[in-house]
Order: sequence, then C-alpha cells, then structure tokens
Amino acid sequence: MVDCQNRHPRVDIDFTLRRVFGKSSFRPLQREVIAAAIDGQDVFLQAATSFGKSLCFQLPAVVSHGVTLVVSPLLSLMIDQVAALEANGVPVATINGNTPYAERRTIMDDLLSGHPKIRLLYVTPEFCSTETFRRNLIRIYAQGELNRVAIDEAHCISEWGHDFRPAYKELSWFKNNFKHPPVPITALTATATPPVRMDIINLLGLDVRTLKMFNTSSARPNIHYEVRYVEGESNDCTMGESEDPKIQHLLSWLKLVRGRRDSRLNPSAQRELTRTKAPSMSGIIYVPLRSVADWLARMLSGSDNDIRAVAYHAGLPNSERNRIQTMWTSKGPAPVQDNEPVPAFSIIVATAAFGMGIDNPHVRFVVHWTPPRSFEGFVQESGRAGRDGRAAMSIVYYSYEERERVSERIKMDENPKAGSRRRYMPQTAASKEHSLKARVESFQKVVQYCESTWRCRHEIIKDFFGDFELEMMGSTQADISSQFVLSSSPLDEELPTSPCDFACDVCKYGAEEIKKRKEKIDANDDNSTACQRGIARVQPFHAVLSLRLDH
Ligand SMILES: Nc1ncnc2c1ncn2[C@@H]1O[C@H](COP(=O)(O)OP(=O)(O)OP(=O)(O)O)[C@@H](O)[C@H]1O
Repeated sequence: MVDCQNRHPRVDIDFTLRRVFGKSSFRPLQREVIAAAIDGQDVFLQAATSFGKSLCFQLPAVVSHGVTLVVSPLLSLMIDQVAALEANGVPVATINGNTPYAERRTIMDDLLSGHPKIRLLYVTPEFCSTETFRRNLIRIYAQGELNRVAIDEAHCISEWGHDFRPAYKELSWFKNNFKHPPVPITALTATATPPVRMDIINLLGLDVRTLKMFNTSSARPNIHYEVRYVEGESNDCTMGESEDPKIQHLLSWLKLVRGRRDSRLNPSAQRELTRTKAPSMSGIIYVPLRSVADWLARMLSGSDNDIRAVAYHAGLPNSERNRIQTMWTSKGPAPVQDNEPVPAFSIIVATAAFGMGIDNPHVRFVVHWTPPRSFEGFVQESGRAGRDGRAAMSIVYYSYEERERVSERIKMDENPKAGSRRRYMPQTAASKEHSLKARVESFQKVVQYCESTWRCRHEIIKDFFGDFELEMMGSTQADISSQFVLSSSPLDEELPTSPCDFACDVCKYGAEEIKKRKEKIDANDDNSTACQRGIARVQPFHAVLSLRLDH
C-alpha cells in the first residue's frame, strides 16, 4: 500500500493560490490551516461565515497526491462549490441523487483507475454510508489514492446526526477503517457551540491530543446587527401591504437606504439616471413558512417598481430553485441592458431552504421576518450578508407573539400531527431528549439576543460559540478584522469606542434608546392583543419551553 501523505510534492502554495484560485494573498490563518493539512494533520477549523474555509481544504486537495472526499450537507452547496472549482480548471466531481448512472460510472472508473484525475469528490453523508461506495473507497484507499476527508459544515454532524440525518453519526467509519496509514480529516464550521464541538470531535473519532485546532472570532465585524421590535400580528397572508407594520417599516428603511445610495453614487445628477445605471442591491428576507415567502415576495414586488422580490422555498420545482440560485450566485452586478431601469433592490424571500454556505459576495442586508428558530441558523443566515467584506446589515423583527409562535413550531416538530411533513425524526427517547434540549436552548439564545437591551450583539454571538473555550483547547486564533471594511472612519479614533465599534443597535443608539423601543412591545406582553382579536391566549414562552423539557 502506498502512503499518499508522503507523496505530495513540495509545493508553492502562494503560486497555487494565485494561479488556480485567482486570489492575491491568504487571509489571516488560511496559510497555517493549509500547511497543517498538507502536512497530513487532522484539522478542526471554526471560523466566521465568509472567512474562506473552503479554500482550506480545496487548495491542499489541488497540490496533494490523491483524492479529497468532501462530505457536504446540501445539494445546492455542492453544486455551488463544484461550479466554482470547475471555473478555476480544477478536476472535480460530485455524486448525488441527481447524478445519472452513466456519469457515476465514469467518475468511479476514474477514481478506481489507480491514478485518478479527479482531485475532489463531493458527496452527502448518506452516500458515504452506502455499502457500494464504502467498498469502492476501500479500494481507492488501498491504491494509496485517498488523500483526505473534509467535512464541510461540520456542525451538522451534531445538530442533525442525532435525529433526522443519522448518516452523519456514521462518519466515524473513516477513522475506524483507514488506520494504517491514517487518512487525515478536516472538519470545518462557522457555528459550533462548545458542546457541539466536542460532539463533532467524538463522532468523527478525532484525537484532541494531536488535532490541530484553528479559529477566528464568530461574529462578523462588518455586519451591523439590529433588532426591530414590532407590535401585533404578522404573517397574515390576507393582509394588505399598508396594514402590516413590518412591511411599512421595511419599505421606509429601503427607501432611506436607496436615498443615501443615490446621493452617494451620483450626488449632482437626477435620480432617474442613477437608477438606470447602478446595479441592484441584493438582500435576503428569511420567513418561517412557504406561504409567507410567496405572499411577501408578491407584496414587495407589487409595492414599489424599485423592488424585484422572488420567493425561494422547498415547495418550488427543482428547476426553478436551481434557476433562482444560479441567478443569485452569479458573480458581479447584474448587467444593465440598454437604458432599461434596473430595480434598486433584488430580494430573495426565502425559508431556511436557502442559507448555509450560499456565497453571493454582494448581499447587503439579511432580514429575519420573525425570530429565527435557532441561534446557529441565525448566525449562518445573517452571515450571507457582506461576504465581500463591505458593510452590511442584519435586521431581526421581533414581537412576543412571533416568539410564542416559533416555540409552538418547535413543539410541533417534536410531536408532528399524523400525515404532516415531519422535519425531525429522533430515533430513541434519549436522542429525542437530546435534540429537543439543544433546540430549546438554541431558541432561548435567540430570545436572549433579541430581548437584551444592554449587551453588544456581537458579544452575545461570540459568547454563544465559546470563542474563549477554543483558546483554552489550544486553538490557534486569528484576528480577521483586517478582512472587512469597518464602519467607523479613522477620524473617529478620538471618540469613545464600543466592543463592536458601534456596529450594533445597542452600541450605536445606547441601552436607554433600545429599552424605549422595546417598551412598545412590553406593553403587549400580557397577551391582551391576542385576546382582543379573539385569539386563544397563548402560553407564555418560558412555560412552553419548560413544559417541553419535562416530558
Ligand atoms: N484569500 C482569499 N482572498 C480573497 N478572497 C477569498 C480568499 N479566500 C476565500 N475567499 C473568498 O471568500 C468567499 C467566502 O469563502 P467561503 O465560501 O469558503 O466561506 P466560508 O468560510 O465557507 O463561509 P460560510 O461558513 O459562510 O459558508 C468566497 O467568495 C471565496 O472565493
């Protein structure tokens, strides 16, 4: 058997970075992570959304001997990364549910040839646990051609492995079967809490004594985080635009943004000229339900000629979803045709089906229409903004009614009605308990993030992901602020500062102001509005969650 770890040539990674990936320099920490991978170490990288984690396994795969197997949770993510690698001329393949038989055969023939051309193969965890694929992998390994296994979005191992994607739990198969020589593993994530990190390490069978750990801070300095407190009912798809306070708020905010942008881009000329020439500003609005996505996209598009909004959710045909995603991720501003005005805003109104890993550098804002159901999901989704390093915005609309609704949905997912779409499928009583507890805690953190009127929101994010604990585990850390354009100018140096440099509503407007904004909804927390509308009194949030944990 050949040990492919010892067969990689001495490589100039700077040359490969420029020549293959078209990047001029490494971001802080990338070089160290890549060097550890080329050296054959097991690597754990936890870095903020948009840090550039993919490069940390793609570049080693390009310069090393053999094939790197990439385990990825979502088809859309695989398609995105495979297309980007192909565009850079890297031999890459994916085998997934949509791969025709003949293409699978060609890919496997290459991988089993003893000298494969393919450098990276993207698969799902479910495919990894099929007998046929495992038999083939053993042959590839025996030929000395299995270089590394990369687990992208590794938090899914812990978040999903215990319930609705049990195949994630079987990934220890790699360490158990490829021992002499060992096949190194790289695990990457932006959103793992301390217990999730330990779960990932244990489930993958990694040895903490030899594992190389790297991390950056979890919050994104170029994102301005804000919570907007809104009163009353929402997501009522029968409502008109003028009746919904959130639509009203959003439209006036967009108008403000557009006004500022117009005057910055073209201060002296007429606005019409600016509208014709400037590219659209991209944004994502996350909603809890498909029906709300369709309704809100319709409302926004119909309300203003300057907004083009499309819905994206799992209920759309695959072809439509692919079309929207391709349009969305195409790099660069949308081309301007003739003198046709380009809408000022191009918005995707999406359910959670659109999120993790999606890489469009130009997204300027991400809005959560209702409180997100998990804190990890919130950080992943808001992390779609500002991936070009420039200033971007995250807004969460928050009301107590919506808070109760989300906790009700969490409850329903655990005990679905017969015949309903079942989102989670815990296997045993113990794993059911584990998964419920994790989900409840994660949502409690969302509530804490939204209801806090005094703490910097960046600090809340960093706390949740335990940046400090990573340091205690011996992780090599890097400051990534140089990667982003921060909002304050050098002229502000004399002014007092805040933990996030005023990049959240609490630090920018002060605790008193945020408290005042929140008081608006505090007045309604006794459910009186619900009673007035004839809606049954909803159980208070904390009662619902503690009840849930009791059985
Ligand atoms: N050294 C670099 N120089 C310039 N751009 C880079 C560099 N490394 C990565 N990028 C770019 O940064 C963007 C984000 O990279 P990537 O998608 O790998 O992020 P990520 O860390 O996986 O984020 P997420 O966790 O949100 O999916 C990509 O467009 C990528 O091309």
